[in-house]
Amino acid sequence: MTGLAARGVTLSLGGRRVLHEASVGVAPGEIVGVIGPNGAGKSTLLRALAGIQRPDAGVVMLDGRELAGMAPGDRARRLSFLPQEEMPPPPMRVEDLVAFGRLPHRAARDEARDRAAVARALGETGLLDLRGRPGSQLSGGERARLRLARALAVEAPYLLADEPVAALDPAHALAVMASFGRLAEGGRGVAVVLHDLTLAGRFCHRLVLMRDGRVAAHGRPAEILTDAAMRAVYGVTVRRVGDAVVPWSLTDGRSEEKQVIS
Ligand SMILES: Nc1ncnc2c1ncn2[C@@H]1O[C@H](COP(=O)(O)OP(=O)(O)OP(=O)(O)O)[C@@H](O)[C@H]1O
Repeated sequence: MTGLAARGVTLSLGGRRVLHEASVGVAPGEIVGVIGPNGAGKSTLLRALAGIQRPDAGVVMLDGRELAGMAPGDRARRLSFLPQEEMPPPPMRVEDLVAFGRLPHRAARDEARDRAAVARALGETGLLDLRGRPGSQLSGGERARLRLARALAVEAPYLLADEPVAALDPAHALAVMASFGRLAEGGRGVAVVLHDLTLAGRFCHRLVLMRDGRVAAHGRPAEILTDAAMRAVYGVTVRRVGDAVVPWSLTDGRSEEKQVIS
């Protein structure tokens, strides 16, 4: 069976259970958005799907095979993972840092293909003009695009991206989501953690709503981004501008917290 799927994944970190029987799938050709409040388990779910964190119970299946049984090199060519945070980049040229994304393919010794993949990734992330700059000199948003470019350069069938647009300005955020759309059109599967509900609703084919380490709901964006779900899971009311869902105010239950913050 093609696709990347977590089935009943339960996982504890530091003695705390942070994922409870989570079942989530990404099929070739679709973008699955993972949404939910801070600490809900989104990153942990993505790391489990990437094979970085091994479940205590349940399995992750990749195109019909158990991920845990795959050779690391094989897995690295099939799955590309973009972490939420990383150390600042070293003072190497941007294009050389992006080329690290080709490491899983080094045995193929196909330099022309590697160069083309790096050029495509730089183009998709708007980094062509910055390709000769040291990575250590980039701004926060430029570094985020560099990390994404390295993940794109792998050209893996599945991309798992943890908050790839959190640091980006609106134009770059839209460009990144559009590039995910092109990946999906080309038959790749994309799972992306997002806090921006408007982007999630607009670009994702399906949404997985996490809450307290569980999958609270999954389905088409219109089924998930309901007033009731946003109120129950985030404690916010929303307004709608066309198809866009805009978090508007804290619900009554959160007003105390709001006062503490302000
Ligand atoms: N190494 C760890 N040890 C113990 N608890 C951890 C560890 N890493 C994460 N957690 C906890 O696991 C829970 C889920 O964390 P996770 O990073 O998956 O959440 P998230 O939904 O991605 O949050 P955010 O939106 O803030 O990035 C949180 O309560 C977090 O405090």
